[in-house]
Amino acid sequence: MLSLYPLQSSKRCAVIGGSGFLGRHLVEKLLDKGYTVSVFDIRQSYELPGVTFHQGDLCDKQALLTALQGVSLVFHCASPAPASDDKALFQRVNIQGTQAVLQACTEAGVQKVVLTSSASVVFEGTDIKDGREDLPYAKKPIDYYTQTKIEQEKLVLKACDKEKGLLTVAIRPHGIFGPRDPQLVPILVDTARRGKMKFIIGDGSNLVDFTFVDNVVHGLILAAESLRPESPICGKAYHITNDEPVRFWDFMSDILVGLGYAAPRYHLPYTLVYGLALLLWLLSLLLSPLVAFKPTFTPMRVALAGTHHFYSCSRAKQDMGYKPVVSLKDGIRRTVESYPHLRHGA
Ligand SMILES: NC(=O)C1=CN([C@@H]2O[C@H](COP(=O)(O)OP(=O)(O)OC[C@H]3O[C@@H](n4cnc5c(N)ncnc54)[C@H](O)[C@@H]3O)[C@@H](O)[C@H]2O)C=CC1
Ligand SMILES: CC(C)=CCC[C@@H](C)[C@H]1CC[C@H]2C3=C(CC[C@]12C)[C@@]1(C)CCC(=O)C[C@@H]1CC3
Repeated sequence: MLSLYPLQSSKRCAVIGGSGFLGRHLVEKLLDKGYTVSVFDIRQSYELPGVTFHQGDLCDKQALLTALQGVSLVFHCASPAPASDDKALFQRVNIQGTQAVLQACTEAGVQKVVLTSSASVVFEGTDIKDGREDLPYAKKPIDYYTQTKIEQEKLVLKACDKEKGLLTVAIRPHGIFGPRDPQLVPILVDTARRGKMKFIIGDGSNLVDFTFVDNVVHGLILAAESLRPESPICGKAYHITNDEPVRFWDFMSDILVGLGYAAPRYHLPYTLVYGLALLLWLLSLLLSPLVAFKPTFTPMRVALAGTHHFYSCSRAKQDMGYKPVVSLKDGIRRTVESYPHLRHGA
């Protein structure tokens, strides 16, 4: 059996989606740790010594095969942005694209695939407290992003085959934040600048996991380095969080106040805001042939802002010795310092 894994100690890897927020942090850490890295992405967003860029669409198996020559470990971190509502794009990239990635990995002799999945694969818009990995996949996923992340994770875990020499694992982070994040802080600041961050949805006591990007990177690399034929992690999913659930509105307020904006103060009932968001969403659907408008308050966002959703990472602690490397407090400080251009008045 071991002869199937002659390159187990090889430090040559590929990061699919390596131009993105998480992907680039992962690439930088891999370089620090002495890996040789190939990035495969539909766009090139930076240059770094020691990194070879391959620009292409992950649905194109031939393009992938070129990038995967001599690679023994693949991190798959590519996805369309969750904010999009383009069902066809999600299906093409997250489902057909992931099938192409798995086929290319098999043909190129890749031995390990580490997928960045999402803890949201079990979230249906209602409370999850200390959720474990054995929770069932969401029957009614909150959006196309989540729906296709579920299919993607199933495909990757099913492909784990010790006999064929391909080992797979899925990491499920939640609410990734940190320097260069194109989503969380920019959306928050944009909402504040438009004067819409005055309200707390619900009583403000709902606990949520936000995960500093370095902790996710740490979890991904630990998974890759623990992935061996005899390891319990083969073909399984693992929550990776900061392991410090925090009140959603305290986290938002810390970032806002850190950047010089006022924290939200006035409470609105959850059901009222959710109902309004549903109404707006229906209106935007009905009026879409005439005017295109995208409401800030989508039902999905209201659910994320007003419910508990935090997850246990005890499986990752037990099976791969995971422990967060940056605390929430330090993560928030480092994030705030990294956005001088988004400060109030800048
Ligand atoms: N940001 C977050 O809070 C969370 C993210 N995730 C997952 O982490 C992964 C990385 O997310 P982020 O870095 O935040 O997103 P990102 O949008 O910054 O990075 C995604 C990268 O994928 C690339 N990409 C998209 N379509 C592609 C295609 N057809 N072919 C090749 N490359 C393509 C993009 O160009 C981009 O560089 C994703 O799989 C996402 O689902 C999971 C949980 C939370
Ligand atoms: C924990 C988790 C899954 C976070 C993901 C990031 C985004 C979904 C959030 C980042 C900023 C959030 C935000 C709102 C909803 C959720 C986010 C987009 C609101 C739009 C919710 C309603 C408001 O009152 C304003 C909020 C702005 C920030």
